[in-house]
Amino acid sequence: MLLTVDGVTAGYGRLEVLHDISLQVAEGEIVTVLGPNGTGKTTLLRLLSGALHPWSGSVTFDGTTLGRTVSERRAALGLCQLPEGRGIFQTLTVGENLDLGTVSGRGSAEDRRRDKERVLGLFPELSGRLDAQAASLSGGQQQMLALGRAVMSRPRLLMVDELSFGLAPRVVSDLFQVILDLREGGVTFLVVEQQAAALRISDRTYVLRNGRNQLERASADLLRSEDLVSSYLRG
Ligand SMILES: Nc1ncnc2c1ncn2[C@@H]1O[C@H](COP(=O)(O)OP(=O)(O)OP(=O)(O)O)[C@@H](O)[C@H]1O
Repeated sequence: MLLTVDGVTAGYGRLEVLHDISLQVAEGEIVTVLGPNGTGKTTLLRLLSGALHPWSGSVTFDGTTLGRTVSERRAALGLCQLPEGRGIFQTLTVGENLDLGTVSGRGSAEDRRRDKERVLGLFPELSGRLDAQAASLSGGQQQMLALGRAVMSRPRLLMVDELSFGLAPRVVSDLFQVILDLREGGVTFLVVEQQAAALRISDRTYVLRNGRNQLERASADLLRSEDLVSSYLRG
């Protein structure tokens, strides 16, 4: 397994938000974590990226138990997160934002040049706007830039929080296609969503409810039982 979360309990102050959560992600998989508002999905990602630490249980990435490993070290190991709220620098250009993705990145200068070419190939809409200010991009283009920048840091497992939030269905489909292309290129994904759209591209899905594991299924099976999914997502 590339990522194993084993019986993790965690929260803020005295508030326990995640109760005995377990999940696994194999190399090359796209795994979705679905759950209604406030169920602890973002808290789980904070825990995986190192912003929060487990009270009990363990997180293992590629054989390394992470414990209190800081975010920068996790990113260097290849466990990366697309920042909440897209996290791009509005006043910098598209090209500058992409270059920043390599700051914590791995590989040689030549690798990074090739990564940038590959990212621009994935996002033709960005390649024509390298000198444009990030603030001038549409919401969908900003999400593409955030994804492109994350790819520049050569993730092995990329965690994505609410990729589809506030975007038109066509834009979401384009972004999902890029995720599928990146998976072909060897990136593993953990996609956290409040909506069932991500089931279309993922292999397996964990449903969380009130900070607990509720269900784990092949995404294709869940897609066939829409009633079940919508009953869980109502909260
Ligand atoms: N920094 C914080 N301090 C205290 N409590 C928090 C903090 N962040 C989140 N919580 C609480 O933890 C619980 C889970 O929140 P979390 O944001 O992880 O849920 P979520 O499933 O990601 O929901 P959403 O989809 O709305 O982001 C909520 O009850 C929330 O109020």
